[in-house]
Amino acid sequence: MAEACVVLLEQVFDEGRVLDRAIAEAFKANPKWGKRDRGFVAESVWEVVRWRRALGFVAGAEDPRSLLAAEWRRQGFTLPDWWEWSGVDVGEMENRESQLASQPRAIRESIPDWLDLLGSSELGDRWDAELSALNQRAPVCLRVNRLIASKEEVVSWLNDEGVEVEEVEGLDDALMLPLGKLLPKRLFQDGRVEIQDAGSQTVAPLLGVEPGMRVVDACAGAGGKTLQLAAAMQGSGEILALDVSARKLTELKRRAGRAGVRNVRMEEWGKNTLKTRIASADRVLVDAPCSGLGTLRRQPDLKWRLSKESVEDMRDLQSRILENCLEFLKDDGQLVYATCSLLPSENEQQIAELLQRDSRWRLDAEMNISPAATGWDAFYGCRLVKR
Ligand SMILES: C[S@@+](CC[C@H](N)C(=O)[O-])C[C@H]1O[C@@H](n2cnc3c(N)ncnc32)[C@H](O)[C@@H]1O
Repeated sequence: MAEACVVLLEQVFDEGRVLDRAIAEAFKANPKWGKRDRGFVAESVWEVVRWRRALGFVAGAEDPRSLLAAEWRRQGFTLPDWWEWSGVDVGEMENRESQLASQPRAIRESIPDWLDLLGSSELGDRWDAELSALNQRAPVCLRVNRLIASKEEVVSWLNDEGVEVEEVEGLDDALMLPLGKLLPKRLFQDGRVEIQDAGSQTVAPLLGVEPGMRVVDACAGAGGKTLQLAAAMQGSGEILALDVSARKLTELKRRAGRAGVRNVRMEEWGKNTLKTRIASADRVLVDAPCSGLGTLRRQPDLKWRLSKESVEDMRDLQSRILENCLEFLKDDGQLVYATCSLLPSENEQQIAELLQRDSRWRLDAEMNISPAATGWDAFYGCRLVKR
C-alpha cells in the first residue's frame, strides 16, 4: 500500500494528474484492495497533497517517500522498518514539527509563494482565515432532487440505508454527511440526491427561475447547477446547457437521465451558438471557468497545478464569456455570473470593469460565500439586469 501511495503522489506532483481521478483509477486497477486499504491510500495521499510544503519542511526533503513518512508520523503510525526512508531522520522530524508554527505562512499553510502573495494582496487581512478554512477537510454535501423526492422522503430513505445526515441552515435542499463519511455509490447513482457543495447550491437560486422559462446555462460542465435549475423549473420550460467540453456534456446527459430531468438540451459551443439566439433567454447563468481556489478543500492538488499566469489567462476568458453571454438576454432578462474563486479580480472587479465598459447593465444583487464564515466552498455570484 505504501508503494501505491508513492506512485499516486508521483502522478500528481510530477505528471500534473488530477488527484481524485488518479485515485479512482488506482482503485479500479486494483479491485482486490479492501475497504481499509483504500481508505489508507486515499487518506495518506490526500493529506500529503494538501500539506505538501509543511510536510516537506518537517521531513527536510521533498520526495514522496519523505513526505509520506512525515504524514504517517503525524498520524501516529509506526513507520515500517522495511521502508527505505530516503534520508529521513524521525527524531529530527519531531524537532522540525515544533518549528513549523514559526515558519512563513506559505510553508505553514502549504501553498506556493506566488499564491500567498496573490491572496494577501487581494484579500488583505481576510486571507489568513480564508486560507486556513480552505485547508480543512470538507464533509460530503448532498442536494435533494425534488423532481424525484421530498426532503423528508430522502432523509428517511438515507436513514434506512444507515446514512446519517444533517440539514444545512439557510439552504432548503442541502443535507450534510458527518465529516469523513462517504455516500455509498449505489445511493448517489439513484437520482434522489446529487453531490453538490453547500456553497455551490447558493448560486442557482440567484437566477430566480420559474417553470416555463427559457434558460441558458452557458458553462454547464457536467451540470451540477443545470440539474438544480431543472428541479427549480419543475421540468417545465427549456434549459440550453452549453459547454466547450463534449466530455462534460456527455456526463451531464448521463446525470440528467438519472435525475429524471427531461427539459435540458445539451450543445457544444460553436460559432453559431450565440448568433442564432440573440435576445432569446429569460435567464442566463455564467458559471465561469475560474482559478477554483474556493474549492481547495476538495481539490488540494489544484494549488500545485495553477500558476500566476494561468489565473491571469482565466480572467481574460471570464470577461470575454461574460460579455458574449449578456447578448443571450431578452430585455427583461437576468444574468447571473458566478465563480468558485474568492479572488476579487475574478469576481467583483470583473463586474465593475464590465459595468464601466458597457452602460446598458446594472448590478441587481451580489453575494460572496466565505469558507471561513460558513465552512462551505467559496462562491461568488451576482445578478445583472438591463438598466
Ligand atoms: C466552473 S465550471 C462549470 C461547472 C458547472 N456549471 C457545474 O455546476 O457543475 C466552468 C465550465 O466552463 C467551461 N468552459 C471553459 N471555457 C469555456 C468557454 N470559452 N465557453 C464556455 N464554457 C467554457 C469548462 O469546460 C467548465 O465546464
